Amino acid sequence: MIHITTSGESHGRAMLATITGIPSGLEIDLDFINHELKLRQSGFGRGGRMKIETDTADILTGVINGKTTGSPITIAVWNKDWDNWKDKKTEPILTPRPGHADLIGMYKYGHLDDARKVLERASARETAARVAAGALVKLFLRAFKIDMFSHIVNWGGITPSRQTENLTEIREISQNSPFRWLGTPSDDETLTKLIEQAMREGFTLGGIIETIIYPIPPMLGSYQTAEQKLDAQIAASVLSIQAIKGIEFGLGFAYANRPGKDAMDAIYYGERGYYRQTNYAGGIEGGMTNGNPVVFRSVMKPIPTQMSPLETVHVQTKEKALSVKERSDVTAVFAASIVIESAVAPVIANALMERYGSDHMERILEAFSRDPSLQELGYLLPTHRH
Ligand SMILES: Cc1cc2nc3c(=O)[nH]c(=O)nc-3n(C[C@H](O)[C@H](O)[C@H](O)COP(=O)(O)O)c2cc1C
Ligand SMILES: C=C(O[C@@H]1CC(C(=O)O)=C[C@@H](OP(=O)(O)O)[C@H]1O)C(=O)O
Repeated sequence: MIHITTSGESHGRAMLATITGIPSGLEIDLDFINHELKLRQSGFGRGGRMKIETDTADILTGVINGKTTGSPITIAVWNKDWDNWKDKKTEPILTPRPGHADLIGMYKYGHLDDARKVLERASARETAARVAAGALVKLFLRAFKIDMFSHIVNWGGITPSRQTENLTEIREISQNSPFRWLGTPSDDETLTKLIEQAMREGFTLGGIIETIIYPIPPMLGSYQTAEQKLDAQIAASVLSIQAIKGIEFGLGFAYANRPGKDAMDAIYYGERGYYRQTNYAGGIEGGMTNGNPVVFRSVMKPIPTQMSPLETVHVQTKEKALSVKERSDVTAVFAASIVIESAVAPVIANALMERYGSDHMERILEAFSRDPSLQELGYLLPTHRH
């Protein structure tokens, strides 16, 4: 079972990820991992820090001659900003930011002298390590032709005016659109103006990201126990990301507006096995993938640090105060879309290994290619898929 632990402080030496449970024999494509790290730094609206860092993965353990050995893997993403911070005398932060971990973190860990000790770890800089690890797990998924891509369906309240059900098009915009959305040039301009206004006036923006996992084999996850339910596991991984506040699968909250007859995916059988004509369920029924694309949407709240500060309290004097102004992103919805994929990748990989084994790539691939139910359930085996 893959397990990822990250460590590191935002302005410390490095963000680290330790990954256990990756099978042996997985070929490491470092360019792919570094490309994912670059994407995580992208998107209009990021703050000054992104101009300092050029995140790359330094794989310290667990990989020999470009392949995993089955041993724990450690990846370091070195913080360039460390050079600027290591001898820096910083002012203590005593006016906690609403929406960040500052206030409760100060009390919980006894850091009433300075919220900096809280924010150093609460910071979403942590997601650099998570994305490095998640990209490595995506390489595992790629060996089974499982693909994952995201696009933004609401950014700061603006929804792109184009719509499509075409997965090839969505996959393509997720790779090439500078806003990772289906927006027209006019939508791009409206959003650019909004983000520029936010930068000028000191407010921040959130958004909604739709993630699609397809192709994905059926029968991943289980209805047997709460822990095995795949939708629950995906939700937990997504909600563990800084500033992500909600997730919905398939029709999601729109289920409430429909009678059951218009909310289930009727079952058919044809030459290629079972199939559906709709995907209201978002590809998961009874905690298991049903072979349809897994589709879920995650909402990101606006970034809590505001350049037009919010009302707060000075923790020592208990006087009214304004929240601290820290260098910060104005919006990071694009970056969050990459983080979401990284957080979910291990969930899918673990469900796959639960069914097909977990020690060695060749054996897992062999067990996978011999699974007779896959075809009957309408899933095309990787060699026949194109
Ligand atoms: C990619 C990414 C970048 C973020 N950048 C910032 C930032 O620059 N400033 C900030 O205050 N919060 C930022 N956040 C959000 C905070 O880290 C988060 O709101 C905070 O840790 C409190 O956690 P919560 O919102 O999950 O309750 C970012 C989140 C993500 C996913
Ligand atoms: C450093 C990253 O994000 C950071 C997330 C973050 C926060 O509070 O979450 C605060 C900012 O940190 P800094 O004070 O160094 O500018 C962001 O830049 C990153 O994504 O790599």
